[in-house]
Amino acid sequence: MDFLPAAIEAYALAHTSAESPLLAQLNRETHAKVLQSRMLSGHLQGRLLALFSTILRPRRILEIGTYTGYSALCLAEGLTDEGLLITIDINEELEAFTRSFFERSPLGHKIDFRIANAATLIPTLDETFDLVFIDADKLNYGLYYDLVFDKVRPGGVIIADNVLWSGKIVQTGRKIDKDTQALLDFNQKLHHDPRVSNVLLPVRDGLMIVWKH
Ligand SMILES: C[S@@+](CC[C@H](N)C(=O)[O-])C[C@H]1O[C@@H](n2cnc3c(N)ncnc32)[C@H](O)[C@@H]1O
Repeated sequence: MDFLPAAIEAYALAHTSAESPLLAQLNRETHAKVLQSRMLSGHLQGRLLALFSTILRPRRILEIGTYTGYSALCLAEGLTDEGLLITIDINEELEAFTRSFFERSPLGHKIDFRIANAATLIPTLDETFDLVFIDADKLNYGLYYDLVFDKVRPGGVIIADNVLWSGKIVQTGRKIDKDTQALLDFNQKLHHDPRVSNVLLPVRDGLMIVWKH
């Protein structure tokens, strides 16, 4: 399900800062060479992630779900001079492709790319995060939230992607699949968590933004 009429989306993109040449190349090459290119955050969402990061000026960012690195490069834009973004992906098949883009970026030295299962790696991270982006397997969104919560500083922000799941979270009259149920549970859990405030933005596939009290 597309949430916006195509003409409105095109207009929004035409009036949004352009992607850097490297991000534009990554966007193009991911679509040309990599399976499931819909997973890439893309131009509009990428600029929004860059905005959040630029406002927050994070010292530490955690990203769960690197894919080809588009969102990592956008989030890294706001890091402080000593800042670091740790990004985790379980899929080693994309490692060389993704690393080649990090290496070509002036922000590459601020990106710590780990190939691992996030559920196993996160408990070993001894860091306090200013910003977390959850964008991996939907069944584990609730687990990732619980694993990172105490590692996020008060005032820190957690963003989760795909929380509208192509509109499946409001579809009635058909069986709810496991991913959709996991996202329904996740959205409920965050919305009723007294430790945070939240806003669900219907941008692209839905971004849940949570800030910790
Ligand atoms: C939607 S894509 C990430 C897109 C990327 N953040 C972007 O915006 O361009 C989801 C990624 O999560 C990864 N993933 C799935 N399960 C994972 C796990 N248990 N631990 C780490 N990464 C996982 C997948 O391999 C995939 O690359």
